[in-house]
Amino acid sequence: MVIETQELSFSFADQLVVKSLSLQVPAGSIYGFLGPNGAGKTTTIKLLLNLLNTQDGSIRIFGQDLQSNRISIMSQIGSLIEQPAIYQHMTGKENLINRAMLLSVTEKRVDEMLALVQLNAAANKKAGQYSLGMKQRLGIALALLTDPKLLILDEPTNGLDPNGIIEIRELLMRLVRQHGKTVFISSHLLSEIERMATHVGIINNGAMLFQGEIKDLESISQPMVYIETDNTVDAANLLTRNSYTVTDVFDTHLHVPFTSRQQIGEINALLVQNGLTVFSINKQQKDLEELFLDITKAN
Ligand SMILES: Nc1ncnc2c1ncn2[C@@H]1O[C@H](COP(=O)(O)OP(=O)(O)OP(=O)(O)O)[C@@H](O)[C@H]1O
Repeated sequence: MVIETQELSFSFADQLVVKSLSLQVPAGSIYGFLGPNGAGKTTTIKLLLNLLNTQDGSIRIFGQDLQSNRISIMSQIGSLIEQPAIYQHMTGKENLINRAMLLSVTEKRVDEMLALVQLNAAANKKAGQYSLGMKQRLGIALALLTDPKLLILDEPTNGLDPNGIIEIRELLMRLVRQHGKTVFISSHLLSEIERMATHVGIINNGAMLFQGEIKDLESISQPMVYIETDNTVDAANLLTRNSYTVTDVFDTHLHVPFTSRQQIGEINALLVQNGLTVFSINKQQKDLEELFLDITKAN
């Protein structure tokens, strides 16, 4: 595990905002850390970055205890928390060169980072004139200067337009697939990260509601066969007589729990052979956003 916390808890005065959190972030993953506003994501990230002191529980990063190995661990993490620290009056490239000098990183690396985040064409434009998405990419380039193994990003897609979100998504996927990084990214919108995350942790009120691979999150919601037919009552009776479970019957359509593609073909044949008209039949799965709302509401 690249990040592993055990029973991590944190309070601001008497408000417990992180509750016994046990994060498991595997190497090479894009871990989506999800929760509504105020769930405790930023506080958790500040604990991981040692910007807040751990009160209860423990944090291991790269297999080492954070408290006793702060400097070596932090030197291998790139982060973006809240707004990136960018000098607006300098160009994107000047911002990178300035930081590179402070960190004793070569100028060659600056050019590589500009290419990686696709800001070469805008390298000599003032950062103050960049779009929000360009600023976020510059922030990621700054975080990557030292070639860290782990990137921790707090809501980097917040406020971006759909194109900006796609650019960040493609960049992060490239970093993981081609450059072997691990990315920990928070968001309050599942839809913004579901297409890039390999793993997710969902928190609400500081406590973990779900953690696992994104495919396991999908499997929590039972997919349905949606059947649109001319007589849903007759169709439901026919299916029940043939040992299918019908979960919902509406005027225009009915639902049967999905088991296989083969089953869809069999249901279709059965209905048609018995004189019913099937207008459409397909597998439907709850959208992850609805699932996220269900999980957070239930808790
Ligand atoms: N410095 C602070 N002092 C007191 N309370 C704080 C402080 N920072 C955060 N909190 C409280 O801790 C709780 C968790 O906040 P946090 O910023 O970690 O949530 P978040 O999930 O990152 O939310 P958002 O998506 O809105 O950034 C909130 O109730 C917040 O008001």
